[in-house]
Parts: sequence; C-alpha cells; structure tokens
Amino acid sequence: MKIAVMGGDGFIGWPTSLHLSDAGHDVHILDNLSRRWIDTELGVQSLTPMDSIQERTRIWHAETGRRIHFNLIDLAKDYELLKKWLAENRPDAIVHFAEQRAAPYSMKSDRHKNYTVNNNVSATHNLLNALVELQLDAHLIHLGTMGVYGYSTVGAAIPEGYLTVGVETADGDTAQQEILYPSNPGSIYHMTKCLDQLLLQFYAKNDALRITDLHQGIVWGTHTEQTCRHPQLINRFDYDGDYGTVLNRFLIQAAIGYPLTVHGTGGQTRAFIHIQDSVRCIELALKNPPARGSRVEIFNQMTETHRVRDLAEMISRMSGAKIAWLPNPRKEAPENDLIVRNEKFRDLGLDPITLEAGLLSEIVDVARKFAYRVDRSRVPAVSAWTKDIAATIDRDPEGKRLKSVS
Ligand SMILES: O=c1ccn([C@@H]2O[C@H](COP(=O)(O)OP(=O)(O)O[C@H]3O[C@H](CS(=O)(=O)O)[C@@H](O)[C@H](O)[C@H]3O)[C@@H](O)[C@H]2O)c(=O)[nH]1
Repeated sequence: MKIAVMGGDGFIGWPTSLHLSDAGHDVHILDNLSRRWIDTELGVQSLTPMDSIQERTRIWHAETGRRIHFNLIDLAKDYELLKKWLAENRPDAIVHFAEQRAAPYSMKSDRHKNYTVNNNVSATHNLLNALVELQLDAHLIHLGTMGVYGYSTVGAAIPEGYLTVGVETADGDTAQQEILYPSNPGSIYHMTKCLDQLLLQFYAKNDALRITDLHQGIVWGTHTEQTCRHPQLINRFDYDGDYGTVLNRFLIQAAIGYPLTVHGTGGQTRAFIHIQDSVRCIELALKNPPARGSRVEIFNQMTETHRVRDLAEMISRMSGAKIAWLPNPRKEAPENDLIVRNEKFRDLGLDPITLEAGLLSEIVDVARKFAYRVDRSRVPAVSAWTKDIAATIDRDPEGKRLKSVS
C-alpha cells in the first residue's frame, strides 16, 4: 500500500513509519516538524539524541534499501498544499498523528489552549474535507485517546467506542439506541480528540469515508524492532513536565535519582500500551479497514491498566528511588477504577508486551544510558489546570521554590 503518515516525525509517527516501511509499504511522511519547534519553545530536548528527519530517512535507506519520503506540510495551515499532495499521490491509507498531543502543554496558557484547538481540529477537518473533495477512498486511521471516555466512577467496563442505551419512547416503551460513548475530556488536548470524534462520525455518515479511530492509552517504552537497527534511527523520549508521560517520567526520574513525581495520592488508574504494540495495532487496523458506508470503526488501543501509585511503588522497589507525593497540577478524580474492553485487537492476534516483562530492560537500555542528557530543572510539571491550582504549585519535587507558574 501507499501510506501517508501525517505527523510521521513524532514519538509514535516515526516508529510507525519504520514499521510500515519494513513491512513493504510505500511510506510518505507529512509533518510540520512542530514537536521540534515546541522543544525549542520549552527549552527541552528528547532524552535520546535525535537526528533531523532527513538524516533519519537517509539512514533507513542505507540500512534497508527502502525509501521513506518526507514532505514539510502543515495540515492545519496549508490546506491547498495538503490537497495538492493528496491529489498527486492518492495514498491507499492515511495514518493521522498530526496533532498537539500533550495535555499539560494544552493547559499552559490561553495561547496554548488556542493553539491546541486550532491546530488539532483544523488538521483533522482539513484532511477529511480534502478526501471528500478529491473523491479519494483512502482508509483513514486517526490516533484518538482513551481520555475521550473520562474516568467515571460507575464501575462498568468501557466499550470500544459505542454504547447501547435504552431510551423511553413516546408511547412509554423502551427502545435501544447505539450512541458514541459520551465524551468526558479532562484537558483541552483531550477535548480536541472528542471534537475529532464528531468530525469523523459526520464524514463517515455523510460521505461514506472509511475511518478507523484508535482510542489509545498512555504509551510507554521507546524502542521498536526497527528503531533499534541503527543508533540514528532511535525514537524520541520525552521526560519533561509537559510532554513526558507518567511511566516514562518515572523511569528517567529513577535513573537520575530524582524523587518520583506522583500527583496527589496517585490513585488515578490509566490504560497503558508499549510503543511496539502501538505500531503493531496500527498495522492490524490497516489490514482491517471498515467497509465503505459503515460507521467509524473504533478500537481501544491499550493492553493493561495501572494505578499511578502502584507504578511509582513498583519502580521505587526496583530502583530504590524515593516517591514525592505532590499537589496535583491537574483537575482530575483523585482515585478511579478503570475496566476497558479491548477484545478487538486481541481477536486480530495482538499478543501484548506486559509491563512486568518489558520494564527492566527499558530502565537499563534507555534511561540510564542517556541520563547525562537530562536537565533536572525541566522535570517538574508546572502547567496547572486552573488558576487556583497554579497557586498551590510553588515548589519542585526536591523542595526548591519554582520561579513562575502559568
Ligand atoms: O509526573 C507525573 C505525570 C503524570 N501523572 C499522572 O499520571 C496520569 C497520566 O498522565 P500522563 O501525562 O502520562 O498522560 P495524559 O496526560 O493522559 O496524556 C498521555 O496519554 C494519553 C492517553 S490517555 O491518558 O488518555 O489514556 C494520550 O492521548 C496523550 O497524547 C499522552 O500525552 C495523570 O493522572 C497524571 O496526573 C503523575 O502522577 N505524575
């Protein structure tokens, strides 16, 4: 297949591009390189030394003889350029990662909220709009998030996207109706993914676009089979307070002797998946497109659930790291349970990498190896969900006063 990977320079986009190229597909990356600009804005860098996209694709070609093509295109801002590229290349499938994906970054200030909404919603809509205009029947795979469901306390398992509800009819009977699971986002970023869901639903219904939406959990790990093939193919690894996700942050904190930054009581239960499984799921979704005219196909792309404090305690036991119980910069339920249905990928053959089996090698291979590149001052999460919460975040986990909080 000819596959366009929108956002193919990012944390999941890059290993996905390599995985698909390795599987024999003709891969084309479209990316505006915004993650690299945001690193510059925040004054941080990936834990792993990361080359330019052009250099990465050159090395991939040298190693494998396969080409990955790179196109500098901003999906949100360059609609005409995007349309022209799609018209000329007519891909069979499109994987859409081209969105601002960090919840703390999306909550930093009014400017960051605007940026995240404008970027994410426009990117998704521009893509859908162009597919219809060009009568392009490409299978669109969108990277969504488990966070669209929210963390309700009713204790029922979260289905894969849709919920069948009983509604009372005018004559007093009960009729069954299938609805998108009610959205309940916990950040501006997660809210944009809820808005995306509606865009996808409309275009599948109105224009019979073939769309798969992957509701992905928190990704951990960094290597995949292909990123290990050469030092310059290495994936990025974010540890900072905005882009670092919880488990990867704990791993690097343990490696540098920094207290593990648990927010609140650490009672938040979340869904997780290893990066290697994430790229495998994308390939499985590509092989199983929905039929034209059917509803958006939704998968829960996660393999295990864990409570944040359990993760911290496990890593503390393994590494001797201390745990810092911090005021939570986010507005979220302090404790929640989480049961998630994920049979669809399991039925398609996914055999997941478990935390228990994969964790130790991650600490040794990545966190310790590159610990010298960490700037400790970028570790604290200082982006607060409300102005009231911001006032409570005045010290870093080592007890030093923070300069400013926004
Ligand atoms: O140092 C930290 C960092 C986070 N947390 C807590 O860990 C949980 C998860 O935070 P996270 O930053 O790992 O994940 P999140 O903000 O939800 O976002 C990440 O995970 C999402 C999947 S999910 O969480 O919605 O399932 C993806 O969509 C996003 O792109 C990705 O950045 C939260 O309760 C947070 O308060 C800590 O206790 N300490």
